[in-house]
Amino acid sequence: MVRTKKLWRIPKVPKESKRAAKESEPQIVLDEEPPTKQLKTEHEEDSKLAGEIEETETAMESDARAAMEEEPPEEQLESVKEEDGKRKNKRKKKDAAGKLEQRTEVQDKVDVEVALEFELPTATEEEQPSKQLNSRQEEGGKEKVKKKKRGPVVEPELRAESGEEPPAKQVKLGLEEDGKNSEGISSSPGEPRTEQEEEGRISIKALPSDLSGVVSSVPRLKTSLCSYFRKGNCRHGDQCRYAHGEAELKPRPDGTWDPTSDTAKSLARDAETTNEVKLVAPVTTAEEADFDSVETAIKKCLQPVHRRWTNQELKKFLTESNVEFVTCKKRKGETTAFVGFQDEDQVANAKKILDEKTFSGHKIVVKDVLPRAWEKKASDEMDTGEGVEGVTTRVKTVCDAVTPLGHLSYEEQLSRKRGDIEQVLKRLSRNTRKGLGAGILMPDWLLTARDNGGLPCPFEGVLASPLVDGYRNKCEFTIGCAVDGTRTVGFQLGSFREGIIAVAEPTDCRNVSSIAQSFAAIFQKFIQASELPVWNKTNNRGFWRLLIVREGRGESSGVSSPIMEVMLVVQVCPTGVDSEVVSLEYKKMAAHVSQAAAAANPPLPLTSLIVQVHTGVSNVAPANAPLHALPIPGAKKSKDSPVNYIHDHIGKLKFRISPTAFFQVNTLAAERLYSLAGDWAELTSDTLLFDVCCGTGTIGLTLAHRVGMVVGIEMNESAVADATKNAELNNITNCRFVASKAEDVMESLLKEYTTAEDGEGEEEGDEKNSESGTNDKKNDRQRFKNVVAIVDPPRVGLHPTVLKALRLHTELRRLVYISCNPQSLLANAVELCTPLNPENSTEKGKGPGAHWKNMGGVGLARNRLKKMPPSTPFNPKKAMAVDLFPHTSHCEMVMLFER
Ligand SMILES: C[S@@+](CC[C@H](N)C(=O)[O-])C[C@H]1O[C@@H](n2cnc3c(N)ncnc32)[C@H](O)[C@@H]1O
Repeated sequence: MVRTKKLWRIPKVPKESKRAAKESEPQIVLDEEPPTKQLKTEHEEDSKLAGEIEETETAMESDARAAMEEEPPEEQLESVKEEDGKRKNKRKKKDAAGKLEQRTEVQDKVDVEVALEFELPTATEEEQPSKQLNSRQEEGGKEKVKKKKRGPVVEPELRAESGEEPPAKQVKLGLEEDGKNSEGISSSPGEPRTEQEEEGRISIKALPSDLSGVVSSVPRLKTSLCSYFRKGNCRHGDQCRYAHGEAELKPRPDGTWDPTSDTAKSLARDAETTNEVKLVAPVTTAEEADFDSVETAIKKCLQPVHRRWTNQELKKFLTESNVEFVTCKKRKGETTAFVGFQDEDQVANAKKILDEKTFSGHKIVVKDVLPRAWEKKASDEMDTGEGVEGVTTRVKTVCDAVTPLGHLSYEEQLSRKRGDIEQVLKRLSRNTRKGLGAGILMPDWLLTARDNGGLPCPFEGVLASPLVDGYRNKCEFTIGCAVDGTRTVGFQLGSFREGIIAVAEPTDCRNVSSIAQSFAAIFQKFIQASELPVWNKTNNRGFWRLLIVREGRGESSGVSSPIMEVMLVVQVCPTGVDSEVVSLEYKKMAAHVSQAAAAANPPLPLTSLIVQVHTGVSNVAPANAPLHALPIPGAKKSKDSPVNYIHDHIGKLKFRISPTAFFQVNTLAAERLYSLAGDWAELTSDTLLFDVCCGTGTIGLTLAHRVGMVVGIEMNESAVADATKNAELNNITNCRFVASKAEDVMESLLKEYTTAEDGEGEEEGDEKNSESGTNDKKNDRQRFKNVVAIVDPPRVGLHPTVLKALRLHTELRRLVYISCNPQSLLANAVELCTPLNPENSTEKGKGPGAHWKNMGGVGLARNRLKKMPPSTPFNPKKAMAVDLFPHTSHCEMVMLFER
C-alpha cells in the first residue's frame, strides 16, 4: 500500500521550490561546513545512501534544478536558438548543442570557482541555484566580492564563540528566502540552530555587498543554550549568540525547545504524565529502540563511516576514540551512523575528537538529523496552533497514511499530479541529454524540448477518475491493534520502519468503498471475540493477519453499476495452532461474516470467502501461498461452489479474477486508461499487439476487436488462467496468453512474430513456458504489418532484458508504456530513447562494478546503455496520465514512444 522512502535523507541545500516536496521527508543537514571536495563526495554518498540518486528526486527538486542547473541560462538558450536557426543541417546543430553544453560547463566552472573562494560547499548539485544567482548577478563585481570574502575557514561553532561573522555562503544559505529558514541548514527540533539560521530573515536579493553590516543588524533569537556559559567561562557576555540561561532562551520556529533546557525536559515529563499518545511500536532492533527511546539524547549523525561496519564496530570505534555517547545505530551497507548524545557537551567533545579523524581521506563530520516526515508534520501542526505546544506528539492519522491528498479539492489534487508528472517528463529530457555519449547527435525531440520548457513531448494532462470517493475495488486491511491496544481491522498508521504498527479503522478514508468499510467492521467484531491472537509484527506471532476485500461490478453502466460480487480473502498464520481449533475458527468466521452481511441494510453481497495461509515474516504472501475456499453458509449452491474468484466488468467485457491476480483497483478509471492506450497504439486489423504484463488479459482483451492478434505475457499463472477464461467468456478468439516472466520470452516471441519464418523461431523459451490461447497454431504464424507493444509492468518497471528486446527489435515501431511509478518509467524511457554511439558494437561494455547497489534506476539504465548494441532509439511522442488513485499522490502515466 503506502510505501515510505528511506527514513533518513541527506543534506539538501536550500531551495524554496524543494521545500514543499521535501516536507514529507526527513533530512540530515550540515552542522558544519566540510571542505568543498569532501562535500561533493558526501553528496554522492548521501544520495546513494538515501537510495535517491537523481531519478528519485522529487518533482519539485527537479523543477528547480531544471530551471537553475541543467537548462542553460536564458540568454544562452536564446543565442543557441538563433545559431540553430542559422544552421542548415544536423551536423551544425550538433556543434551548436556541443557549444551550449561547453558553455554551460564553463559557466559551472566559474561558479564553482566563486564557491571555492567563498569556502562554499557548492560542489553539490542542490546548491546550484544560489550559485547561479551569484554568478549571474555578481558577474561584474565578482572579483571585488571574492577579495572581501577570502579568509581562513572557521568552523561555525568556533565562529559563534569567537564572535566572528560567518562566511558569505553561510549567510546566503541562511538568508536564501524571505522570512524562512533554508531547509538545507535548518536544524531539527531538539537541535541547536546555527547563528545564521536564526538570523535568516532577509532575502539574498536585498543583500548589499557588505553583508556583515546587514547580518549584525538583524535581531537574534537565542534558541540554544550556551554551553560555555553553563561552565561559567563564556567570554562574549551580552554579545554571545547563545542563550545565557533559561530566561534568555526562546523556542525555535518549529515550536520546540533546546532539548538540554529545563523547559524541554519539563515538557517531555508533562507529556509522559498526561499519557501522551504513543503510536510508536517496539522497534526492530535494540539499537533502534535505544536510539528512539532515550528522551534526552541529542541525535546526530556521523558521515562518512565505514560502509561495512556493524553497529558493534561503530560502538567500538567511538569507545576507543573516547567519544562519549548514549547510544548509536548503524546499518551495515550505509556510510551514515546515528549517534545519540546526552547533552551539548558530549556533542562538542565528539566533534572535537572526530575532527581529527579521517576516513578514506574524509573528515568524519557530525551532522544534524532532521525529523522524519510525520514528526515534522506534527510539529508543523503545533506551529499552526493545531497541536499541543511544545509536545512532539508523533500522531499520524489514518488519512495521513492512506489518503494524504484527501484534504485537497479534487481539482487541486489533479493540478498537483499534473505538476509532478511534468517534472518527471522534464527529467527524461535532462537525463537523456546527460547520457549522450561524445559525438552523438542530439535527437530532434531533445532539441525541441528546450523550446518546450524541457518537456520531451507534449503532455496532455491528467484524466480525472469517474468516481472520486470509494473507488477502490480492492482493499487490504491489516489486522492488528489500535493505539489503545484494541484489536482493529484497518490501515497501519505508518510503516514498520518508522516504528509504527498501530492500526486505525478505515472509516475516514475517502478511497475505501462503503462495502469494504462494512466488511472491515464486521470482521473486526469477529476477531475481537476470537480466542486466536492477532498478528504481532514485532515478534512475528499471531494468527489473524490480513483481510482483503475485493469487489466486482455488474455489467458496466458507469458510476452507477452496482457491486454484485464480493470476495473476502483472510490471511492467517496457523503455525502452532491445533488444526481442529483452526477449522472450528474458520466455520465460526464464515457463519459470523455471512450472517452479518445478510443482516446489513442493504444486505452486502458476499460470493467468495477464502483463507490464505502465510507463515512468513514479510507482509506479502508468496504467489504460491496455499488458498482454501470456504463454503459460505446460506449461499446458493452451484457446481463450482465454494467459489474462488469474482467477476468484474470493463466496458461490456466480463473478467474473472482469481484471489492473487492483479486487477486495477479503480475499474472505471482503468476503462479510460485502456481505451487511451488503445487509441495511442493506432491499432488496425493488421496489428499484432503485445500485451506485456497482461494480468487477467484486460488490455489485450479490451482491444482485441481492434487488432489482428494479441499476445499477452504474464508471470502469474492464475492470472493467465483467468485471461484465457476471460477470452472464452467474451468469445474472443484472436488472443494468445503466455504464462512466463516477460524477460524469459520477450525476445523469442518478438523473433517468432517478426523475423522467423513459419515454424522457426520457437526457442527454448516456448518449451519451458506454458501458454494457452485461442489462436495457437505454431506452424501457422500469421505475419502482421504493424507490431505494437503495450507494456504495463509492476512498480519496478520492465526487466532490462525486456527493454533490450524491445529496443533491438526495430520492427516494433510503436510502444505504449503504462506506468504506476514515474521513477521506473523514467529509467526505462532513458534506456529506450537514448541514442547510442554507433561504435557500441561489442556487448562488453563496462559494468557498474561494485557500485551497482548504490545506483538508482537511471544510473543503472545509463550503465546498461554502454553495453547495448547500436539500435534505433525510440522517441517520446506524447504523454498523459489517468488518475486511478484520487486522494493519494499516485496516478497512472501513459506514454507513447515511436521510432
Ligand atoms: C501493473 S500489473 C498490470 C496488469 C494488467 N495489465 C492490468 O492492467 O490488469 C503488472 C502485472 O505484471 C505482472 N508481472 C510482474 N512481473 C512480471 C514479469 N517479470 N513478467 C511478466 N509479468 C510480470 C504482475 O503479475 C501483474 O499482473
